[in-house]
Amino acid sequence: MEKAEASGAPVITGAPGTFAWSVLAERHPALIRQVRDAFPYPPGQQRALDALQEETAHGLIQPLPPGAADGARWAAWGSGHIGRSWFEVPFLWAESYFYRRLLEAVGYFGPGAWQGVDPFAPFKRAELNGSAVEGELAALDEVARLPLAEQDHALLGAALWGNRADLGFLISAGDPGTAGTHVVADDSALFWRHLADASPATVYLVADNAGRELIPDLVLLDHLLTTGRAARAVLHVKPTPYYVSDATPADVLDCLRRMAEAPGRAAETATRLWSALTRGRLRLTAHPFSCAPLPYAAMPADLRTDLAAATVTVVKGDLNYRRLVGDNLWPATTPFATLTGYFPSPLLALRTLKCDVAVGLTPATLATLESDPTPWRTAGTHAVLHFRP
Ligand SMILES: O=P(O)(O)OC[C@H]1O[C@](O)(CO)[C@@H](O)[C@@H]1O
Repeated sequence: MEKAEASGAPVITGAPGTFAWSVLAERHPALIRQVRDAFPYPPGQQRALDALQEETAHGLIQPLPPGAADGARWAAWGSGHIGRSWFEVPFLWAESYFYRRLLEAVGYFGPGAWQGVDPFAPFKRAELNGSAVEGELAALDEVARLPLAEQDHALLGAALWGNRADLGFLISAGDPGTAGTHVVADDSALFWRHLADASPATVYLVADNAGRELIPDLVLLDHLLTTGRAARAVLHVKPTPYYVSDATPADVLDCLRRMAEAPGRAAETATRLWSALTRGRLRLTAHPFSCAPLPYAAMPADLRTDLAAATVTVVKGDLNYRRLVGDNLWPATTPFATLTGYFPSPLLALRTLKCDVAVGLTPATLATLESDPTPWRTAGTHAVLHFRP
């Protein structure tokens, strides 16, 4: 790890025992089994899932079938990787391509009856209907009674720590629950100052997971809109299911409905967000690049133009963070701003750490973390709020 880190080398899936290896060797097979058990898939889909299971464990990476609408794009992105072992390719590409192949196996892109059926929907639904969400929605009534600065702090914190609840991470790591949490870089004061100076702002939020993460994201956007810090907001989600629980437009609607069914503040928030959507004050969008196996530095011109209109873009989660800074083993003291200078708007990254990539730490913080036996890079117990003006 130390040697690779010094070089800023790309994360590769290879060596047994590394985090990237464990995702491919342990998390992906478990996920295929869970998806297979969650639906009465017909024999064709079952065979395709079994074949993917076998290929990821022992085989060579296969291309998408001829005729896949996005086949040419994935062939170009997979050039040099297709035909190799899953355990000798860049981690970001391998994970992203795995999810694309899983959607192919279950017939998500059709034609046929399973077209558009989200293979992760049962897991997302269970979470949305669970007691954790119920408690978190009820807590909004308490937050509403706090002074504004404390509401700001509580709601930004909820959006940050909501990122722990991604269902892919929970497959392999288990729920970190209320175990000790640590914010290891905190630029939130700079973010609030920037927003105050630029008000009324246009706030973009690039979402990560549905359910327990998306609800606090929606609540934060509502808070910025109702307190007048934001005049408009834009919510970017994924156009298709991805990385298990990543939010799609359907998940946004499910979250709004879940909030609307709850008593008190949660339902009021849902009503306001619904109205903001209908009036265009809140815009929901889903760009195909959100599901590309590429860093944000390679974003297409139309997305760059869109994001350039933001007063600030709030970028959520671990995968988005890897794509922001590049999925490389940078020295952890590399400044966040150095790696994200290309981004077309001011930027706030809210991320709980769930993989080896870490940047933007002070030498003192890094020394403290390295002296602790906790696997701070991957445990989901440590978080960063990085702001780049
Ligand atoms: O939902 P997030 O925060 O993007 O995390 C997605 C998962 O993908 C990874 O980035 C890599 O598997 C994990 O670290 C994380 O569990």
